[in-house]
Amino acid sequence: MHRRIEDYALIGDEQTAALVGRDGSVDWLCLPRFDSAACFAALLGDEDNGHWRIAPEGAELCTRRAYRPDTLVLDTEWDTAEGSVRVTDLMPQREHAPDVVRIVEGLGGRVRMRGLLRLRFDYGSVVPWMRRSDGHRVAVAGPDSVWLRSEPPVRTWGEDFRTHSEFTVEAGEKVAFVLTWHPSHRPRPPLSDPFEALETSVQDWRAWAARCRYDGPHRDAVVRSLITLKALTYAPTGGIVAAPTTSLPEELGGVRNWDYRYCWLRDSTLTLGALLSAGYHEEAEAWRDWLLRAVAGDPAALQIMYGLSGERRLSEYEIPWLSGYAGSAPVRVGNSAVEQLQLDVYGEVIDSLSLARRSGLPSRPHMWRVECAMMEFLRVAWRQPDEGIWEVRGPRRHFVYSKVMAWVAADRAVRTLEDDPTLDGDIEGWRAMRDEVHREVCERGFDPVRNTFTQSYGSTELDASLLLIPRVGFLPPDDPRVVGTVDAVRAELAPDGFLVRRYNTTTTTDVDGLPGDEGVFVVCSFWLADALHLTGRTQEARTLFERLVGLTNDLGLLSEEYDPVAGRQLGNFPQAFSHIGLVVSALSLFGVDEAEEADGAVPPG
Ligand SMILES: OC[C@H]1O[C@H](O[C@H]2O[C@H](CO)[C@@H](O)[C@H](O)[C@H]2O)[C@H](O)[C@@H](O)[C@@H]1O
Repeated sequence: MHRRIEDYALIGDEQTAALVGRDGSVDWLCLPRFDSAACFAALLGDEDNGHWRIAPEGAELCTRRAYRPDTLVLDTEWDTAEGSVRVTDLMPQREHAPDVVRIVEGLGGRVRMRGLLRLRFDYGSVVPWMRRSDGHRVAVAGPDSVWLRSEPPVRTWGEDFRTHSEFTVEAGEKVAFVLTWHPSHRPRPPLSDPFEALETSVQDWRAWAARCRYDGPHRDAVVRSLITLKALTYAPTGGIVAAPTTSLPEELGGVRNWDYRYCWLRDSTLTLGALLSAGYHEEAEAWRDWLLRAVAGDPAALQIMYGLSGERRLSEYEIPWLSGYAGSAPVRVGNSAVEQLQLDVYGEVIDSLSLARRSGLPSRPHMWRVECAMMEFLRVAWRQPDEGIWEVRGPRRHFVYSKVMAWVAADRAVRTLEDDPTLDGDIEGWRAMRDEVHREVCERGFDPVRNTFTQSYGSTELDASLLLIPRVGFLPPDDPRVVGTVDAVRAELAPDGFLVRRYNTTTTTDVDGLPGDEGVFVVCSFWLADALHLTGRTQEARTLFERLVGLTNDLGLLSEEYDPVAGRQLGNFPQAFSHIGLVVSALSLFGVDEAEEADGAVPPG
C-alpha cells in the first residue's frame, strides 16, 4: 500500500533532500546531490527498492509529527501501549559528507524499537556488499559507500540483504543513528556529533527564518514555504531545483511523470522574486550569479533549464525496474523539456535581473551584456511558435503567455536603459519590438466575442497563465480585457471558482500531446487570488488564499498539483512553484504589496 504524497515530510541539507513518511520510513533519498541516483527509492516502487525505517515495534503510522518551529528538523512521535517515543530527523549542514541523522528519544514508559535499513543504490537496483568496520556497518557498491553508526551502539545485524536493529528506550534516553554517504574509494568519513548537529541545525534554521520580513497573517505558512524554497537550493552553486523528486505523477496511474531535480530558469527566477520580497538578498544574489555562470558562453543559446551546477545535457530516460508511485509508470530520469523553446523564459530572466538591479543587489560587469545578448536573440525569435510555459509535448504554437513575456523582456530592457544612461543598448529597436508584440497579442491573442485573451493565437482555449497579464504589467488591472480574461479563466478552468487547471486536457485540440488527465495546478490558484486582488476583489482573493493554504499537508507542504475529487496532493513534492505562489500571494494580499514588485508588476508607462 503506497503512502499518500502528503504523508511525506521533507528534510535536507541544501545539497540533497529526503522524504520521511508518517510511518518513520525514509522512502526517497538521492546521494550526494539532488540529481544523483537514489539509494532509497521505495517512493517509486516498493520497500525492496530501498528505505530506512525506525519505529516502535509493531507500530504503523505515527501519532503526531511536526517540524520544530521555523526549522527543517522533523519530530515524529508515537504513543504505544508501552510508552511514547520520538524520532527526530534532520540532515545537518554538510561539512565533509552528507549525513542523515535520526535521534530516537524516549518520552515515557519503555518502548521497544525496530530499525530496518535496505540500501539499494542506483534507483533501487543495486544491492551493496555490507561489512563491519570500526563500529560502523558499511555498504559498498560501485562509486557509492554508505556508513551507518549509532550512539550509543545498539544491536545491529544483517539478514536477507537488510540491516536490522533492535533496542529499547526509556524516558529521557536517546539513541542517535547517523547514515553518511562517501565515495567508495575514500577512507572512512570524519565522524560528526549527531547531538551537536541537531542543536546547530535548529539554531541555524531559526536564525535564517528570523530574517523573514513578512509579519502578516499566515506567517507560519509563509515561513514554511520560504524554508522549503531554501531547502531546494543547491548551496554550493546557488542553483534552485523545481522539486527534490522525480516522477511523482500528475495523475494517479498516469504517464505524466517528470524529473524535477533540475534548475528551471522560470521556477528559479520566480523563487528569486519570492526570496527578495521576503528579505533574502544573499540567496537571490547566489542564484543570480549561478544564472550568469550557467548562461555564459553564448547567452543567446539559453536553455530553459540546467543541472545544479549549470550542466546542459539532461537527457531523459526511463527506469523500467521501478513500478512508479501507485503504479504510475514510467519513472523518468532527465527531462526532454531541456531541448524545448519556451520564449517566456527570456522575459522571466530579464525581469528578474532587472528586479535584482532595482533591489540593490551588487551588479556584475557582464550582467547587462547577457541581457543584451538575450534581447538580440528575442528580437527575432519572439515571432516563432514555441512549447510555452507548460512545456507541451504537442506541436509548437503561438502561445499568448510566451508573447506577453517577450513583451516583458523588451519592457524591462527599455526601462533599464531609461534608468541608467551609462548603459548601451538599442533602446529604439527594443521600444519598437515592445510595441509590435503588444499590438500583435491584442489583435491575434484576444477573442473580442468572449472578451478574453486566449491560450494561443486563433485558439478558443483558455490558459491559467493569462491570469498573470495584469501582474506583469502588460495591461492595467482595470482594463476590461483583463477583467474579462480573469472572469473567463475562472469560469472555464476553475468551475468551483477556487481550484484552477492550467488548461483543458480533454479537448479535441490535444494541446499537450499527452494521454490522460491531470489535477489542478496549485500555483495557478494562487495566481487567481492575485488577479482577483489586482482587479479590486481583495476580500474574495483573501478568502480564496485561505482555502488554498488549507491544501497544504499537516506540515505546510505542497506538491505541484491537487486532485479535488480524491482530495489528494499530486505531482512532484514539495514543489517550488506552489510555494512561490503561496509566498507571493501572501505578501501581495496581506503584506506591503512587495510581491508585485517581485514579479515585475510595473504598470506600463
Ligand atoms: O506537463 C508537461 C511538462 O511538465 C513538467 O513541467 C512542469 O514543471 C516545470 C518545473 O516545475 C515547470 O517549469 C513547467 O511550467 C511545468 O509545466 C515537466 O518538467 C515537463 O518535462 C513536461 O513536459
